[in-house]
Amino acid sequence: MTERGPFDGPTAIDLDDVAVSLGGHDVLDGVSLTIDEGTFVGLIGPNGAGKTTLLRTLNGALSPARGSVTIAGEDVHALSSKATSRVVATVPQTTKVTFDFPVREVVKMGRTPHRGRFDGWSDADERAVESALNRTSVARLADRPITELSGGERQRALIARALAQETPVLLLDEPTASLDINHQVRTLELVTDLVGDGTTAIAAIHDLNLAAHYCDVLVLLSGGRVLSAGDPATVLTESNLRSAFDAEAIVSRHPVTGSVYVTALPDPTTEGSGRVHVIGGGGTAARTLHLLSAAGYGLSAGALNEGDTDTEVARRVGADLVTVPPYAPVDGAAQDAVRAQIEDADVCVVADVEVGEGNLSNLEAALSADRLVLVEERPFSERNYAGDDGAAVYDRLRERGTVVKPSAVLSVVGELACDSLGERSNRPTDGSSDDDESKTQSSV
Ligand SMILES: Nc1ncnc2c1ncn2[C@@H]1O[C@H](COP(=O)(O)OP(=O)(O)OP(=O)(O)O)[C@@H](O)[C@H]1O
Repeated sequence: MTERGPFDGPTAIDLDDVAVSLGGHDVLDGVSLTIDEGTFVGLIGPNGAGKTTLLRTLNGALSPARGSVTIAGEDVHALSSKATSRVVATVPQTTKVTFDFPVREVVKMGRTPHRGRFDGWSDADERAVESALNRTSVARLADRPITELSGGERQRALIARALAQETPVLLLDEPTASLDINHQVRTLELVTDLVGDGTTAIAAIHDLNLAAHYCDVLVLLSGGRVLSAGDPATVLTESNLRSAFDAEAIVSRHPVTGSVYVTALPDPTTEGSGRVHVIGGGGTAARTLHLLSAAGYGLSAGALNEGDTDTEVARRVGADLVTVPPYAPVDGAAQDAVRAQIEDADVCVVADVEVGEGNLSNLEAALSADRLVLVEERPFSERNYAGDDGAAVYDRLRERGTVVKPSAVLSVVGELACDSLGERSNRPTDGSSDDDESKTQSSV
């Protein structure tokens, strides 16, 4: 799906310059989209952007003040509601129900558009209902009144009703909102399967990372207009997120799934001045680099491998960088350069890194430099060490520096900067002294 985009395959849905007004307000304006058959579209955007309104316009519940909506070649707003229900099924945002029918009866309602007034219950109806109950894992709840189910179970029952409708187009308004993580994934996998079979699915999804992982294309709505439409990498850019959500975020790739991955950043609470050197790798320093940069600190980073996520982030925030080729260890020259950068900084932050061969010389440089060192550690984080040397260097670093939670690093840098900038040291250089200063290790 794209805004009048060049997609192959038959068009399932066409919106042409759609405008919708509610209560005298223009809620959607100038929405033009072409959605191909068998596409999983994620509707994203801030609260009030118009996602629900767009879904309700697509299923014919709302009529546009201007423009048209065509599904499978038919103008939705010219069809009877029964005819529309044979083409579009909707899973609503609110799962509140006022009737206390058993789940199976609710799911059976999905067959109504396919049945004439005097038609009996057919084998096809039965198969559709059983399949929908099974695919949404609500078969075991089939005889319970829907009002007695939890919010998540009820949501799955309503998804089952929509599946039983067997329509070529499926609209879902926040389908994962009340679901636990297991059922979130199962529901989106199910939608993906349906899409694989040719269904066109459009889902309003608040979780940008779930949307990026599962949807073929995303449509970003902001203020009732399409701000961006296309594949997740095109739509989920830092600048689009800033425009639509007024939020600072890092956009990277998830290390395991490879999907576009958004990390929202809090507003910087400190006004930084001074310089910070950051040791990271594998994306462990991305958040800290962004936060420190947004707070106004001068940054250096490294040594990092070219191609590493942290290298990209460090470049983006304008940090001075020492890099080595991909997968190469940090050689003597790079270690000297890192040492010089640390000496040039007021504080050195060691991200929650693996203490592997690649990072050992960076940590040694931090250990030997005459600078404040903050060691980021998540509570209960487990670390792999490159042999006994790695463990020993890391232990000395923890002892020599200050251990902080990653979430606290910005405020601690701020405090240290206020207290200590200019003093340029809280530690002896060899980390071996046992005077009071050497016991500054603390947890924040
Ligand atoms: N019946 C109505 N009368 C007047 N304004 C309405 C009506 N329904 C919705 N709106 C307004 O339309 C805008 C879009 O609402 P909509 O529910 O489509 O947004 P949304 O993107 O789905 O939001 P959310 O993420 O919070 O669910 C909002 O500003 C909302 O207040």
